[in-house]
Order: sequence, then C-alpha cells, then structure tokens
Amino acid sequence: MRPSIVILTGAGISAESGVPTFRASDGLWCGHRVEAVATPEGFAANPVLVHDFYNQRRAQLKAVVPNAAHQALARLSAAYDGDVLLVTQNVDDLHDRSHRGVTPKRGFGLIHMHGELLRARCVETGKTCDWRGDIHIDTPSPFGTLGLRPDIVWFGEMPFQMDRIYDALSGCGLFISIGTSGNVYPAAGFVQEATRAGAHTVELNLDPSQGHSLFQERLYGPATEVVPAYIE
Ligand SMILES: CC(C)NC(=O)[C@H](Cc1c[nH]c2ccccc12)NC(=O)[C@H](CCCC/N=C(/NCCC(=O)O)S[C@H]1O[C@H](COP(=O)(O)OP(=O)(O)OC[C@H]2O[C@@H](n3cnc4c(N)ncnc43)[C@H](O)[C@@H]2O)[C@@H](O)[C@H]1O)NC(=O)OCc1ccccc1
Repeated sequence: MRPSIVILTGAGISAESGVPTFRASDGLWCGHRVEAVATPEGFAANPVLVHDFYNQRRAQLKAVVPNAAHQALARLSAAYDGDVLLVTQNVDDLHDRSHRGVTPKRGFGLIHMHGELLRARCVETGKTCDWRGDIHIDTPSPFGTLGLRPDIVWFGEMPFQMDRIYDALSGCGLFISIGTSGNVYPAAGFVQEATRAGAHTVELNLDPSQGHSLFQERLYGPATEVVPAYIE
C-alpha cells in the first residue's frame, strides 16, 4: 500500500469545461458582490437575488461536461495503490460525473467542502436532498415550513466534513492543489497542514496562487494539460 494522497481542487479545474472562475478582473464575484449572494446575511436580505444566482449556475450544469483534468483524477483513483481523498471547493458535479462507474483500486472519497448546486437544504430542519430544478422563495420544503436554501457553504459558515479532511491531511504522503487561487480559508491553509504531516506538496495551476511559495513542487499551465501530465 502506497502513502495516501489528498487532492484539493478549485474553480480552475472546471474553467476549461466552461464553468466561470470567481476572481474576475473586476473583483466582483461572478458579477455580484460576494456579500450579497454568498452570505447568510445576503440570503436573509434578498432571497430572490440569491435564488436567481444559484438557479442560473444550477441550470448551467446541463451545458458542461468533465474535462481531461477531471478524467485524469478518476483514472488515478482506479490505478493508485493507496487511498485517495479528493476535496473540492467546487459546487459543480463534474468530479462526480467523471468518477461515475470508476472502481477505485483502494480507498477513495470525494468531499464537496463548500456544498453542491444539485442539493437543497431545509431552512427549518437543516435536512438536505438532491435538487435539480430551480428553488424559489415559495418552493415548499419536503421537511419543514420555512422553505429551502441551496445546500451551499456561504462565507462565515463552517465548511463540510472538516474533521475528515484534517484527519486525511495529517496522514497523507502527497498533497496536490489544482486550479485554486488560495484566497479562501480554511482550504487555503491545507498546504500547511500537509507540510506539517511531512507530505510532498504540489501546486498545479494556470499561474502562481496566493500560497505558491508554500509548495515544494509547482507546475503551471491549463489543468487539462498539467494534470494528466503530472498524474500519468
Ligand atoms: C475571502 C476570504 C478572505 N474569506 C475567507 O476565507 C472566509 C473568512 C475566513 C475564515 N478564516 C480566515 C482566515 C483568514 C482570512 C479570512 C478567513 N472563509 C469563510 O468564511 C469560510 C467559508 C468559505 C466558503 C465560502 N463558499 C464558497 N463557495 C460556495 C459558494 C459558491 O460557490 O457560490 S468559496 C468559493 O470561492 C473560492 C474561489 O476560489 P477558487 O476556487 O480558487 O477560484 P478563483 O477564481 O479564486 O481562482 C481560480 C484559480 O484557478 C486558476 N485557473 C483558471 N483557469 C485555469 C485553468 N484552465 N487551469 C488551471 N488553473 C486555472 C486561476 O489562476 C486561479 O488561481 C472557492 O473556495 C469557492 O468554493 N468559513 C469559515 O471560515 O467558517 C469558520 C470556520 C471554518 C473552519 C474552521 C473554523 C471556523
């Protein structure tokens, strides 16, 4: 059994599939003020705006497919003689689709630490369910009386499965960060956790991230080129 691998991905791995990244040049977040669309306060103040923002992104998923970078990670999980944990900040389902039908050689896990567009959460009970269509303020929740919200982690909210992620980071031999700018925490701090565990750390990105100097190895270029090149 070879040392376990933890892989962190961000918007850059889905960019070539046509999913826009976040840090547009105008500093707006996908054309919106981040406080307005990705905070609990923004949702309380204007739920219609927030639902529209996520309904658009959910609908857009129908028009995109996994690319060579997603597929290379699926092949890795099938071939690597060690455990692989894939932690994504992305709320799209492109990793899920590229791993569908793939039998991992050893342990494999996929964690959407910031949630998923294709899941909804009951505002009253917190219960969640798969959700493919639009959500509106009058959409009844199957679990409660206060309606639904996207099952997404907004700023100021605790990301999902943090214990499982920190546990894997503390015992991994290789940490690979793909397509992320390293601006958002706690994800941006994972490289330090992996380094503390003695792991070899690798950044695969279009250009140097905020924390590029923290990585032992760096390969720059489009994900569809550098990820298959590094994995194979
Ligand atoms: C802005 C930042 C300073 N603020 C934060 O980090 C905050 C506050 C904070 C917490 N700790 C801190 C410490 C210091 C400072 C601030 C904080 N963090 C939080 O609020 C988090 C919650 C943050 C999650 C918010 N939700 C998202 N997403 C879901 C919504 C949605 O998607 O709508 S974040 C969202 O933005 C981030 C965007 O970053 P990237 O994915 O990296 O995308 P970006 O566009 O920035 O960069 C793309 C990169 O790809 C590259 N690229 C582009 N094309 C390609 C290509 N073709 N190939 C390869 N690479 C490419 C580019 O060069 C670039 O480098 C992702 O995380 C994404 O999920 N919660 C929390 O801290 O809870 C308490 C806590 C937690 C743990 C323990 C104790 C307490």
